[in-house]
Formats: sequence, C-alpha cells, structure tokens
Amino acid sequence: MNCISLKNVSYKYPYMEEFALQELNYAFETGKCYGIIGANGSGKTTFCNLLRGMIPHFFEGDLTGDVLIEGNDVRNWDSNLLSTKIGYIFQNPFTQISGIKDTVFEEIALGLENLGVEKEVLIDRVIEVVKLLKLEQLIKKNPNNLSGGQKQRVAFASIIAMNSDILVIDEPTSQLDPESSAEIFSIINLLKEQGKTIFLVEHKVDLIAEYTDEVIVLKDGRIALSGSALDVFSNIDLLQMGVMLPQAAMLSYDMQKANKAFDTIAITKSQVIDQIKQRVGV
Ligand SMILES: Nc1ncnc2c1ncn2[C@@H]1O[C@H](COP(=O)(O)OP(=O)(O)OP(=O)(O)O)[C@@H](O)[C@H]1O
Repeated sequence: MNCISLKNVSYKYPYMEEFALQELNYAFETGKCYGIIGANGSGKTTFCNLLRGMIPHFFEGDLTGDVLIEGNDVRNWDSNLLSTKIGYIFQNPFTQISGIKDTVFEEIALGLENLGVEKEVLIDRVIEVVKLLKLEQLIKKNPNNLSGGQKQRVAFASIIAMNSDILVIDEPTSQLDPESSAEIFSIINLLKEQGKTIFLVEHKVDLIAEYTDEVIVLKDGRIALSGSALDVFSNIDLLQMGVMLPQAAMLSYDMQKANKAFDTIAITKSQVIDQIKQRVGV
C-alpha cells in the first residue's frame, strides 16, 4: 500500500523565483525506510516539509500537483491530525526538547498530554517507550541538562510515544559522536522492525546504505536518481550530483580499476566481508 504519493509536484517558496522542488513523482510504500540524499541546497529539508504536510499547511508559496497522504490530498488533511500521523525528528536535538518540562518523563509525556490522552494510558505508554529505548537512568533528570546524544534519544522517545505511523527524520546524528550515532541508528532499526514508514535525511551515506530500503537522490529540487540502495549506490554518476559513495562502494570501484573486481558491487561493510570470504574460499 502507498502511504504517500507525489504526482507531478512542484513547490516555490513565497517571493522566490526558483522552484525549490520540481516535477516530483513517487509512490512511497507503507513500512519501507527511505533515504533522502543530495548536495547542500538540493531540497532535502523542503522535501521533508512537503512529506509531513508543513507545505502547504505552514509554509505558503506555490504548490502544484498532488500530494496524497493515505490517498487523501494533503490540502484536505487537518494539520493537527497530520502532526500526530507523521512524526518529525529535528536535526538539532536542542530544538526538539520543549524546555518547559522538569523531567525526562514529563518531556516524553508532553505530546500525549497535549492530545488529551487519559493519565493512566499516558503513564503506561511512557513507561513502555522508556523501557524500549532503555532510558530508565534518565527519567528523573532535567531534559535541559542532558548531553546532545541523550537529548536526541529523548526526542525519539517523545515521537515514538505518539505512535505515529510515518516518521520523517532530518539528519538525526549530524551533531552526535559515533557512539551516540550508533545508539540512534539502533532506535531507527527498532522503528523499522515495528513496521513504521521512515524518511531519513542523512549525509553519512554509509549509514543510508546500511539501513534504508530505497534511496531518493535530489538535485536542484528534482529526483535525479531513485531505487534500491544497491541500485543507487552502484551508480557512479552519484559523484556528479555532489553525493559521496559509501566506502564499500568506493572500494568496489577501486578493485575494478585494479582488475580485481568483486563479483557484485558491495555497498556495506558486511557485503565487502562476504566478497572477500568468497574470494579466499572461507
Ligand atoms: N524558507 C525558505 N524561503 C525561501 N527559500 C528557501 C527556504 N528554505 C529553503 N529555501 C531554498 O530552497 C532550496 C532548497 O533548500 P533546502 O534547505 O530544502 O535544501 P537542503 O538540501 O535541505 O540543504 P542543506 O543540505 O544545506 O540543509 C534552496 O535554494 C534554499 O535556499
């Protein structure tokens, strides 16, 4: 089933002459994890704002074509309903934390509280999410005093508590160290296992290759390339679109140049290991 469909969609910000998004056509399937990549200014954040209905509900400007969310035109959706259906995780965890709650527990409960969820249900739901993300040590702490990585985990917990079907995640690890980034990606894996539809903007292409099912490459607001992570990252044209290839793919191309090509292009570390094992016969 398609959760979001784009039919000939273009968008221009108010007072701008250039289109930020142009002639987009795509059918996004429920339960898949999509990676969104592209050079700076290619339209990734605008694309996220389109997918979550902020365009046209918050951003004015010219939107043409059809954005269908579960078959209904985005213009006909109630914006409050959309914000619970589609969760959004900011690039900067400091922006996501409300700043008005004294404990992590209250912070995670805030979205549910705003929805008027009954207190007992709310407490059960928060406890469930705290266990799932192993946040027990943090629940009594003040969210404002947490590290960036801890804040980002709390931000994920707040969104997961809302039980949104679709999650739009904009560069969640750009401000985190490798250890905190790995923790965030294990949470993204959990969400995949729960069958959520995920849109992930991430500059670290190795992570996109590892975790996503399909990849959309944006260039000047257009979908320049799309398909399975393997198809997209096997395409050397990516380099001309201002996008790096995963290290594994670079190694595959270097092996080709040295006339020692792998049987197939590898895009993840585990695929490289498989190719080497095959070659040395273990
Ligand atoms: N609020 C806005 N008003 C006018 N133009 C905007 C606005 N936000 C973005 N743009 C323009 O739209 C285009 C796409 O920007 P966008 O931020 O979506 O790209 P991006 O790929 O997310 O960039 P980055 O990787 O730098 O975050 C750019 O030309 C940008 O200048």
